[in-house]
Amino acid sequence: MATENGEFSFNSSVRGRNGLPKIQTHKKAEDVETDKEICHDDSAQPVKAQTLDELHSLQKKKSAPTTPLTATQGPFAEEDRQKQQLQSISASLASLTRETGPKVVKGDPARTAETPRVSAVSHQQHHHFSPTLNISDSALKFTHILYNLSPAELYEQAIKYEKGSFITSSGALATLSGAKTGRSPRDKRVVKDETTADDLWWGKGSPNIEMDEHTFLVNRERAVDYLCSLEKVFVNDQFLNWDPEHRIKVRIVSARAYHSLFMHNMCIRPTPEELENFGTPDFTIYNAGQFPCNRYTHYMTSSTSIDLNLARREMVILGTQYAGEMKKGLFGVMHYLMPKRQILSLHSGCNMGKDGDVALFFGLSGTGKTTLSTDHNRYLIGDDEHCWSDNGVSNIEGGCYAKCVDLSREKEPDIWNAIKFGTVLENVVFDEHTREVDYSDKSVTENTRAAYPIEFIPNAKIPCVGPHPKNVILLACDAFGVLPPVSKLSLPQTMYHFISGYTALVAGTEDGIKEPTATFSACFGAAFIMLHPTKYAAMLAEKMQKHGATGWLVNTGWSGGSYGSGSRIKLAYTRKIIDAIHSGALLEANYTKTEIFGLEIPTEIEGVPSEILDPANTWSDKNAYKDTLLKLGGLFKKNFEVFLNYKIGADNNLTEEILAAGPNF
Ligand SMILES: Nc1ncnc2c1ncn2[C@@H]1O[C@H](COP(=O)(O)OP(=O)(O)OP(=O)(O)O)[C@@H](O)[C@H]1O
Ligand SMILES: O=C([O-])CC(=O)C(=O)O
Ligand SMILES: [Ca+2]
Ligand SMILES: [Mn+2]
Repeated sequence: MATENGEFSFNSSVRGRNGLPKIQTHKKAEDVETDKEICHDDSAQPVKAQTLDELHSLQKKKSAPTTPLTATQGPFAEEDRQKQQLQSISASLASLTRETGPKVVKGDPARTAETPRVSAVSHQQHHHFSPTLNISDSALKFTHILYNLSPAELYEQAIKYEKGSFITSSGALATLSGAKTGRSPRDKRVVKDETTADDLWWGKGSPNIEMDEHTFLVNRERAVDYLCSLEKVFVNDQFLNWDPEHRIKVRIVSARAYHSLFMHNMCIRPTPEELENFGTPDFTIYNAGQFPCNRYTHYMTSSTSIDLNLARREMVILGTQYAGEMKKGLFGVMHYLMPKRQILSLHSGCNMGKDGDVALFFGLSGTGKTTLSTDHNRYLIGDDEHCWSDNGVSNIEGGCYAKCVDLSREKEPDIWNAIKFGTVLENVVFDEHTREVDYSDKSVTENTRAAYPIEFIPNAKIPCVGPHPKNVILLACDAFGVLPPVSKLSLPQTMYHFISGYTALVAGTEDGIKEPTATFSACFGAAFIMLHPTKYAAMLAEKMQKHGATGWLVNTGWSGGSYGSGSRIKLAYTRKIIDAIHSGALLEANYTKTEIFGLEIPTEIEGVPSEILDPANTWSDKNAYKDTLLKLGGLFKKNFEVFLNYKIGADNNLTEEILAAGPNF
């Protein structure tokens, strides 16, 4: 209150001499009139509730029905639509032997006070048995469906019901993936039937371990029975591929809020309208990861099995809760479906400059796809999975999955800032009181991860599509320290290195690997491809040629010696190298050719010490360098032997050139 001389003070008119407000004991005349009997101590309106339950019911309002109903739809259209949706979910969860789906109802079983908006439905196939013959206890119970919940709802579910779920100081949801903290490639099986026997890549080097249809059904039944036995399951209906012409509808049924939030972040999130018209999914994942497979079942070699049935368009996960299995499982499906449509699927990151120049970043796990495609000066199209079609490039996913080990705000600011409310943080260690995450702590695993929606990166390009790539960057984390930090590749060299897919696998992402070892993984992602590597290589060659893209090999690994004696190339230098590729400056540089691998290396790059550009300079022991170079060259040659009898594309010359583009000695 302002006093006469303009100074501000507290209400002095009711203050006593000691400065404390006086208690008014006498009502003024006007108060007595409006206020009959009760003595009030507040001026605000009282809440319009008689009981606490009533009060709580005021807190939440019903979500608005999504799209307005059109005139042709009757008053019950919304209810019908919801019923159809539930019927479709019950059909997804149907036991194949009992031929019925569970009774499903929407909503959280813990909220008993809430009556479901749609009555329970179940799915029943037409069959000749009398229904009573099929009745079992499981057919009498309800399964609650938590359908496309929001991140806030999933946080609450996780924190209430899943041990190991916590909110970190930046608002992310920290969680544990259980005993498995990486993928289990040796437990990934694919049904071999008449079609896939011919279509897919089988045998030595292939990731596709065969299983028969019957065994798949045994595991499917096990997963479905497990999921239906639960009080509630999470269902996500989402999309893959930002190219609208080639979008795939996926349904993920899972038992954990962690899995549902992970997929919410990683797949493309439908708008409310798209969700209403979702219909039947093109592909379904049954994630029963908490429940093991039965080792007495044919083909099972551990308690984990990730089973893909392309004919049924289904995947079953038993015995691993590592969420990356779902992400990469769907990637495998895309590696089958897209090439059938002449679209190349790629294990690559992708970004675009201000002028529309697109770069692809290929590389195995931990080589820098996410780190280097997340670039403050460029638009991020995606960090891990893309398609290259006649329309250009499109991201398959709606989110990013970044490694967090040793993450720092200074080196990777955009990723650091993306770890906020909504982000799933897997297997990190944090302070029990402040909830500050210690990214250097590898107590749970090296393979700590953050999964966030792509729009958490400020310069994400939405929709995540772009024109044809100008640069194709092959990343290798060379633990031997003999590959140059950057080399310019001819088309046959690009193909040779693409098919070889060399890196030193960084610890942790695949279960059981504890320190870097040289690895060859065709197409920089043999664990995910479905067809023979030469099929993808031929498509890549054709597209690069047609659109005039330049290939580069970038070593994000060791310099000055092998793992143990040298050190990893500074991220700041790699970023400068990548900048020079994007700007076109590196195309103009002077080049010299290396021995053995015959790689073209630049003599100068702005911001990078010239002496590191040729690894021969950085090793103090020149003999050790030469020996190591020969050793790696030998490993490349040996690895390539299995491809010697294959033809790559229609052009015989290209095949010859590719074979000649490897190390020469
Ligand atoms: N010179 C460098 N270039 C790139 N990354 C580097 C470099 N030095 C260290 N790193 C670290 O290497 C890791 C690269 O991991 P990144 O998440 O980019 O892998 P990725 O290729 O996306 O693998 P995945 O397919 O498993 O997601 C990051 O932790 C990054 O900080
Ligand atoms: O799939 C995972 O667990 C992480 C990943 O991106 C890869 O390994 O390529
Ligand atoms: Ca990544
Ligand atoms: Mn990946």
